Amino acid sequence: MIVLSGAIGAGKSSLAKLLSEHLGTEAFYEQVDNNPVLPLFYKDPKKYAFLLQIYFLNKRFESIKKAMVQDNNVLDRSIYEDSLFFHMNADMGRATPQEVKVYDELLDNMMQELPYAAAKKAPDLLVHLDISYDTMIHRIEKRGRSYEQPEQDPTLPEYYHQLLDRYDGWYDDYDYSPKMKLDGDKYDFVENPEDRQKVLDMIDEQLRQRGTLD
Ligand SMILES: Nc1ncnc2c1ncn2[C@@H]1O[C@H](COP(=O)(O)OP(=O)(O)OP(=O)(O)O)[C@@H](O)[C@H]1O
Ligand SMILES: Nc1nc(=O)c2ncn([C@H]3C[C@H](O)[C@@H](CO)O3)c2[nH]1
Repeated sequence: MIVLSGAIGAGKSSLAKLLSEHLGTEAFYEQVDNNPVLPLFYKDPKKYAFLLQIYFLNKRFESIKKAMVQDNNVLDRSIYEDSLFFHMNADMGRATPQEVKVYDELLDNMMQELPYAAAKKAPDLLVHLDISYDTMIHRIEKRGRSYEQPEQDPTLPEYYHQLLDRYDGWYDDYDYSPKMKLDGDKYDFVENPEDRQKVLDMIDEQLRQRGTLD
């Protein structure tokens, strides 16, 4: 299982599609446009942060169980990032310490239930898409989900800055599996075929080194 990571608009869904088509495997996407809680969360984060987190945790767990049956299936966000989001929101006062405790214990408990073989407790490879604040905003505007637009809510730019800051530390500390970082500002794998090939080659190389690609 290959897991992608990165902030909002980093290009995870786009890369998940490309990569799974390239490898002939299946992609599993985060529940966004059909997620009934996400717009509620952006409107009233304090009220809905915990519910949204449980929603994502449940869906993510379902995806992981399906994705892990075959080498090189692609997941468009890791379960570890859900926790990053929630702890950041909790630190902003949008969840109580008791909610955090329940979430952390539930996550731990669920992870122990994943029927991985001992050697497969984690992804085969984490591919992290690193983007700058300017790229993030540009992509959020390009994609156009209304509740994510900075002009909808003056607190969103600060939220996005904090998220990117946390992601830097998170990637450095991540040690559940082999990992690689791609410069998401530099490689336009959506529009530019040469960039696309370069990105796929870099990932193939890592997969060969890990023995999941011939
Ligand atoms: N490398 C790239 N170069 C140019 N445009 C890109 C790139 N990656 C993504 N985009 C564009 O940015 C927007 C967001 O991309 P995408 O939905 O793949 O991001 P994501 O990481 O899955 O976001 P989210 O976490 O919010 O679901 C889309 O409009 C996509 O076409
Ligand atoms: N609060 C919160 N917790 C999460 O675990 C989480 N995962 C994703 N998201 C938000 C970011 C994008 O708007 C949108 C798509 O990634 O969903 C989250 N928000």
